[in-house]
Amino acid sequence: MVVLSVPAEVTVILLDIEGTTTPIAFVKDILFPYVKENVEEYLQTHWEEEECQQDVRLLRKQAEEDSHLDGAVPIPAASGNGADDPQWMIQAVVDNVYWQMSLDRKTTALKQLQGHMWRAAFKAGHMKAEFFEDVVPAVRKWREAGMKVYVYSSGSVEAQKLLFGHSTEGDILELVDGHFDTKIGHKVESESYQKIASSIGCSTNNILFLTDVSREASAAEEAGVHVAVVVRPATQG
Ligand SMILES: CSCCC(=O)C(=O)COP(=O)(O)O
Ligand SMILES: [Mg+2]
Repeated sequence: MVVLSVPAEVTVILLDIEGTTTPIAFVKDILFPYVKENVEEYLQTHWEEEECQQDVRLLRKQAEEDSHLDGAVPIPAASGNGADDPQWMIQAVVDNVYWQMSLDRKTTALKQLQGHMWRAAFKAGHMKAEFFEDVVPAVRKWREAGMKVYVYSSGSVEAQKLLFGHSTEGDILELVDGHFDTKIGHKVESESYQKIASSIGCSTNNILFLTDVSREASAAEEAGVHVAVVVRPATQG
């Protein structure tokens, strides 16, 4: 067990999820395969719904931005070239999602669709999020010491709330003061941490960010945030 020393000026703990609060294996072996196995059926079932169409629009916009990338999979505009055929469009979206997931991309568009897909599985009780056993005790201690606890993950805010609300530790959502995702900026960009600080209403040096990814730690540090790089046992990955 490692004792984390928290600098005196820190009033906010900012937590990454995958590899920090939650085993990478849960994300890679349960959450992501669920999306790959169910994305086509999900699109077939929900295609006519506004939320699904919003997800498709965001994925299409992302696909346009990605068009210069090697192997990028386009999503045609909703008219012309046979694209009005839903089956043709659904296949393009499925192929795009598979391509993005093969690269473990953290785009807002992909994360939004994934979150919407996980919602049904969590709410039906088919999935429970795993948390490392030290997470809940540590969060409780920080809160008892008067600190605020926020989450910053590439997973959408909606998905984060699903994980904390449906976990092996029960519903632990009330332990979190707020959530940030890539809508505020990417985790490897230092401005994201400045924006988080101003959204919380504190200085960057009042925040301690815990993450397993050194590029994220460097970006946070560049913004003046305190960082702790979390190392989890390889078996819990
Ligand atoms: C609600 S987190 C689901 C996992 C996920 O989609 C992800 O990309 C994890 O990213 P993190 O920034 O938590 O490492
Ligand atoms: Mg992580």
